Amino acid sequence: MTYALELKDLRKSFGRTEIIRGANLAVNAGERIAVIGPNGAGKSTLFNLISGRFSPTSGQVLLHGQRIDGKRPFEINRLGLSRSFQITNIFPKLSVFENLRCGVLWSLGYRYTFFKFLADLEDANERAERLMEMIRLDRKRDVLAMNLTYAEQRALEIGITIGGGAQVILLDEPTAGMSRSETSRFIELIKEVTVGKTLLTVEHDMGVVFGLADKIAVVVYGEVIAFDTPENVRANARVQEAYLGTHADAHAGS
Ligand SMILES: Nc1ncnc2c1ncn2[C@@H]1O[C@H](COP(=O)(O)OP(=O)(O)OP(=O)(O)O)[C@@H](O)[C@H]1O
Repeated sequence: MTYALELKDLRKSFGRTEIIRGANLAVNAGERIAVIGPNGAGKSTLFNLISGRFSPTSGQVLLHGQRIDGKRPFEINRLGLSRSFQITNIFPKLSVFENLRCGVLWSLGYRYTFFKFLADLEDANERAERLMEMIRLDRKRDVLAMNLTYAEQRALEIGITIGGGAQVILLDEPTAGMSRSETSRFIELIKEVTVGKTLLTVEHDMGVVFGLADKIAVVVYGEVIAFDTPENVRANARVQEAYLGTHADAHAGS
């Protein structure tokens, strides 16, 4: 069985400190995964290892069965894995449409001749139009990105991230900084635009986690201590003890 994404005994040390300590994870194609865990557990480091920002000290990362550990971010991107911030530095002075078109064109790569570029451009225009409808920014087509609301900018980011056609999408806290109502609308949007794709999010907001994820990966101290459905994770005694219990208490007290 080939997984969309697989981590095998992944380890990463910074200096003498081992931060990722033998992480294992096997994600089926089409699953939506939320990666949760206490501050400093290693969630961002895991994303950095998957997306190629860091090379692992040892272990493997496989994308559709192919090893990608040690490859550069743009190579991994070309192989079909896209991380939200990797290519989604929104261009503030470009319009919504132009931003999306840039995302699509970027993903096509520029090893092409000028004539190939022109042909691609038409293709890219169509894809950008479709994306714009999907992220519901078609009425803002010609608005400069800097004049969008924060939630709209995040939607634009998602549009650019999925614009390249990657099958595996990594999102870092997609709803951070949004209001409650923006958040619930945004979860629906993410669900819609990632249908059929494999999605991993790092998330702190439990509302988002339970609203979005088919499965939850709990990272504690550089290991994936649980990987299961939301119901089973919630009921898992080890998770309760290591994370959710204290997390819930912290929120109740705040
Ligand atoms: N480039 C680096 N050099 C040295 N230490 C690092 C580096 N990146 C991360 N770390 C350390 O690794 C540990 C895990 O950090 P990481 O950001 O992955 O945790 P996290 O689970 O994403 O935390 P948070 O939920 O607070 O974002 C931390 O102790 C951090 O200081």
